[in-house]
Amino acid sequence: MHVLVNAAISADGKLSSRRREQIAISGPEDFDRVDRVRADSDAVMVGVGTVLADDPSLTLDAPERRERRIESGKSANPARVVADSRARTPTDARVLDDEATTYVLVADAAPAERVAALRSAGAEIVRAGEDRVALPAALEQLEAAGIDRLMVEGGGELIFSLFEDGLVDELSVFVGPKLIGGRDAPTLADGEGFVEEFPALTLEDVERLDDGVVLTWIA
Ligand SMILES: NC(=O)C1=CN([C@@H]2O[C@H](COP(=O)(O)OP(=O)(O)OC[C@H]3O[C@@H](n4cnc5c(N)ncnc54)[C@H](O)[C@@H]3O)[C@@H](O)[C@H]2O)C=CC1
Ligand SMILES: Nc1nc(O)c(N)c(N[C@@H]2O[C@H](COP(=O)(O)O)[C@@H](O)[C@H]2O)n1
Repeated sequence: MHVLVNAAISADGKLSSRRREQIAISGPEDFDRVDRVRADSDAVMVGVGTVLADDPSLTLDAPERRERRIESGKSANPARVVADSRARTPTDARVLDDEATTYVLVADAAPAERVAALRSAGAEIVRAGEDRVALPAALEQLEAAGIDRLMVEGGGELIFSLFEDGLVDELSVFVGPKLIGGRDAPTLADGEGFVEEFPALTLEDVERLDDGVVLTWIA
């Protein structure tokens, strides 16, 4: 499986404000690039923190991209994946609408009644890990279900864990023309943080878009 992490950060490295409210850091050109990357992916993944904060749809905006996918024998939208150890995704979340298949990754610690509610709301449940989703095992199950290209949109907790587990192949970051600030505002990689060994990245591409820049690294 190829795992591409894509996110937008402010000039000072934040994903959103300390209130965890979604902020349009990308401009129209970058949002269009994101839509293209989604269209080329088999699934788009976020952590439940992002679902609770933003209620994203994770579907394609451009109708022609949906049509092109259908013409090539795929579903109109890529699948959606939520890392959600305790099955906290609300049953009326937009990721559970009928626009795409949605996999919810849960741990054994997830309450059975929440898991049943998500299943009734149409989610495909993938179980891996005891207290927290074991990402390597969960991604293996997704790969077995046919997901070869996985795009991860955030947030910072999930992105850190994917790097910690050595699962990231590529990182694309749009650095936008805003300053957000705040020591408690989410950053690109939060979690515990690395202290001895730091994942090394090789710069592959630099592209100027809107009033910012897209940096693409191979991990
Ligand atoms: N600017 C951007 O491109 C984006 C910004 N965001 C922002 O990020 C914020 C949300 O980020 P976070 O709070 O960091 O939440 P997150 O989206 O990274 O989700 C973290 C949650 O995922 C679940 N999870 C399950 N297994 C996990 C594992 N192995 N490792 C880590 N988490 C695991 C846990 O319940 C954890 O609390 C929001 O403010 C949102 O607006 C989110 C995505 C993209
Ligand atoms: N690429 C990008 N640029 C920004 O400026 C952003 N704020 C985000 N946020 C991510 O996009 C998701 C929204 O997806 P939908 O439009 O609802 O499909 C949001 O949840 C973040 O993951 N991304």
